[in-house]
Amino acid sequence: MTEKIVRAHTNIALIKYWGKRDEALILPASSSLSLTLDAFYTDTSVTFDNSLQSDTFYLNDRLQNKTATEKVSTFLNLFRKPAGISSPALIKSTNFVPTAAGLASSASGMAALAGAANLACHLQLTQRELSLYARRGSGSATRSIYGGFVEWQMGTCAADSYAVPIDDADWDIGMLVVVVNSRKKEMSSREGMKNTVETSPFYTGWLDSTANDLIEIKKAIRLQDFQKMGEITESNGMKMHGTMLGANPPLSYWEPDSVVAMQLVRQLRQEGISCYFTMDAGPNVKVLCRLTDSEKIKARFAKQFNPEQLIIAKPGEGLKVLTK
Ligand SMILES: O=C(O)C[C@@](O)(CF)CCOP(=O)(O)OP(=O)(O)O
Repeated sequence: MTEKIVRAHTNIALIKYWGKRDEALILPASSSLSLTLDAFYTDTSVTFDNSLQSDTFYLNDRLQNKTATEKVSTFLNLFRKPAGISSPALIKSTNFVPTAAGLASSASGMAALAGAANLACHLQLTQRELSLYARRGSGSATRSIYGGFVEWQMGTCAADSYAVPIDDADWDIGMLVVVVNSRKKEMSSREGMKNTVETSPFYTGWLDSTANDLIEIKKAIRLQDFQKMGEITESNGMKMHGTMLGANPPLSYWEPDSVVAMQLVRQLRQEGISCYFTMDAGPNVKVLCRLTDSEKIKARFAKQFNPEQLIIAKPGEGLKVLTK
């Protein structure tokens, strides 16, 4: 029997999701906008099998422990219930993303799992419904259903908080990902944003500011105004990190090489190369640039970083079914 594998690409937010208004339903406190990348993705298959004792989850060919499997089981139950299925499942997932290194591997992971569960349960969900389901796995996964630039609309309730495609980003857009380190980060995004929402005096200012950033960046994308889009991206990311510095205890994901990378971006801009940085819940730095400039920028970074730390990504596509 041909095994159906679902591929989902990770995405990097230009307007950040940082904070929930509902933890259980993973409803965000603000809307966000991201770029789906081609270079990082997760392939996942789900097969129901009554000969299994219980859900069996392999990640990168390694059998996962009870905690990780329970998280997947809970998510799968969202699909089993409407499908009237109670059988255990074999879940096989392969991450082509440095896992939990601030490269939002949960985005591609949960989106691919949603797609694979949809196939296994024969639910024939629409992309919008897939986005609603993926959100229940991880907020950033909401956006990986689509390619290019994608907006996750915060919505008013669980039924209308989903992503919509904005633009296919095929106008000389690229991203250089600088992997400062790919170790598992100490504080997950989920914990980091919860602590920030609950304790940072800067959080309300962030919410007012990011709503306006989203409006402005969509105008810039519509006009293909790369500089404006980059300026808003860099500013929005720094404001997110600013909220963390005001949390109790203060939180920072930055490492010395993160600052080296940011300084180099500023230097390149002074030299006339249009590029802007953004960071997530990890030390890695993502450089938004023209695709036609990406090799030149990578060469400059290669003077201070190892080549394997530097990955050029093009805009990626949305959820895709592969047949092995
Ligand atoms: O991607 C962004 O908008 C910004 C971040 O990457 C961090 F900078 C947040 C990702 O949060 P996620 O892992 O999706 O959290 P969950 O909903 O608690 O699983």
